[in-house]
Amino acid sequence: MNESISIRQICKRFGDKTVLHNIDLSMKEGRIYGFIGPSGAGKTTLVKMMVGMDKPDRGSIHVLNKTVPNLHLLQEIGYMAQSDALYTELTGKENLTFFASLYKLKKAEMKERITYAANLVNLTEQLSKKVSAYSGGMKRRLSLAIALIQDPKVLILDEPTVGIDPELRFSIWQELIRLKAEGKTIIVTTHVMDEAERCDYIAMIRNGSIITRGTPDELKEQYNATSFDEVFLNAGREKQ
Ligand SMILES: Nc1ncnc2c1ncn2[C@@H]1O[C@H](COP(=O)(O)OP(=O)(O)OP(=O)(O)O)[C@@H](O)[C@H]1O
Repeated sequence: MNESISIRQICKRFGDKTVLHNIDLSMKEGRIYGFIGPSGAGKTTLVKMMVGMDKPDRGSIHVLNKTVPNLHLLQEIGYMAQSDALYTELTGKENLTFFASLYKLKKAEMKERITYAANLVNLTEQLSKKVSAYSGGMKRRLSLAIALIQDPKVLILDEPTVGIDPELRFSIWQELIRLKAEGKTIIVTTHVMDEAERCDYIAMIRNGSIITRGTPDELKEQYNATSFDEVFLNAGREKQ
């Protein structure tokens, strides 16, 4: 499997606070990577750098063999931020059409992608409603549909299932697993431990450092834990 993302010695400070400290990580296509860690650990800062929205003070990031930031990479990276960046005075469909029009998609392909993405997040029936009338969960689902709209090779999803009911969360995970089988690289930040277990590889981040990493089974063994909640608690305790 090819390496699709390479993070080398990333450091970042905000004022006098070190938010990321010497992060090294290599990710391959066809896998789901989970970044887990307590609030404020640095997960969002790290994924923003992978998208090119923030700059490290030191170190480098390569995505699909290109140095980040790179305008061409926008076509290849689907990013779902933690806060929804939607046009609330437009309908769901108008939002999807707008974001789809930013990418190199032919008209028929664009229509197909909008149908696929809306269906995936169960919003097909609500597409003609203005986003201002959407619930919080519906907005999250629309943001996820937008992240997928251009059929990107790399998907970076910052807490994608917050506010999404268990049934839909399950079907979204089914789809993420199908997408990884197509060769996509998927990165998910999460606080939900059963989601962490569905990832192929976990990086546990605390106070800006990766405190441990491995497959869910490796981590359970390493921390002598039966559940992932236990791994999380034991790994945290060890580092205090
Ligand atoms: N633009 C900024 N200016 C100053 N400090 C910032 C900025 N962005 C993030 N931080 C700080 O960096 C640290 C890491 O934040 P980050 O959002 O990356 O954490 P996180 O792990 O994603 O947390 P959560 O799970 O709550 O989303 C926090 O202490 C936060 O306050």
